[in-house]
Amino acid sequence: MPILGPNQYGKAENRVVRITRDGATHHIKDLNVSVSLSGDMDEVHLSGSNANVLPTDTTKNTVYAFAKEYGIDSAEQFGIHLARHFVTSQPAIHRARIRVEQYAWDRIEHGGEGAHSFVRKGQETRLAQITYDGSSWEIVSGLKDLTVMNSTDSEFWGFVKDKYTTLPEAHDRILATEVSGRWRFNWTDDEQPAPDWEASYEQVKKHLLQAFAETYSLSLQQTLYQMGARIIDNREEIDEVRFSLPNKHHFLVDLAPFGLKNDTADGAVYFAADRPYGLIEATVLRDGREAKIPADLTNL
Ligand SMILES: O=c1[nH]c(=O)c2[nH]c(=O)[nH]c2[nH]1
Repeated sequence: MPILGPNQYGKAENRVVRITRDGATHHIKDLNVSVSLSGDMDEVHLSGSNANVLPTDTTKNTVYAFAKEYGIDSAEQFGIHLARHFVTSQPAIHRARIRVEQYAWDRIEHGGEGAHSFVRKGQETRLAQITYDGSSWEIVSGLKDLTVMNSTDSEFWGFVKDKYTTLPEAHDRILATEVSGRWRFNWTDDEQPAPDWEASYEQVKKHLLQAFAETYSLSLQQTLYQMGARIIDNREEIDEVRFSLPNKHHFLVDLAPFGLKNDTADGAVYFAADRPYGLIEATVLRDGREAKIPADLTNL
């Protein structure tokens, strides 16, 4: 009979976000936690007996419950706590390996109220497309992978409800997106002075971030329009802005089965879902100008 070699199991990539509130100043801990356990697991492989198997689903629940109950001081401390728990509470588990990725966030500087707006470190990829037909230029600049989050000041309610609607109305939710945007310059003619491309890029990015941070959002669509409008209003060199904004959903984890209350108050724990995601896309134009940026940004 072939021999079973080294083996391990667990739930990988548990995306856990914890928001603590210090008055109007919020703090984020954003982790990707992978649990891998090993021990007396011959039977489950050889005969299919699950008698020694703590479900991977339970390991996931433990990650979220520990985040709620004990908080997240550091990736190391959180991982130590989890690993110790699995090894000491389960006789069949002799080794636990916890891997943690931690995503860092900077605050978005803006003039509005509160401190609950963040931009993920690592930041964006800048884009440019230049087209010239021998007489006329079309310059479209942009960015992708600029991840931002508001940990409050976002609601979504009053929407259509049909027999398939289950989404509860939200009066305080996380709003997070990975901004993909393109903007078209009205400079087309070599005879005219060209914009300062570097300064323009920095200013567009600043305006879209500040609009994201300062908009009290009733929908991501409303936030998108505000971001575009802020650019059109402040940057005369730009006539058109298009955004493609995935709604990076964060769901409050149901911790009631473990006797833990988890609401949006201080210390809320969220499951950061990666898919499916809402995808909100629109163009914002200077009055009287035409939309030229393709609807599908990947074709740009
Ligand atoms: O901001 C949002 N816009 C939507 O159109 C939508 N639809 C949905 O399920 N959640 C949200 N959120």
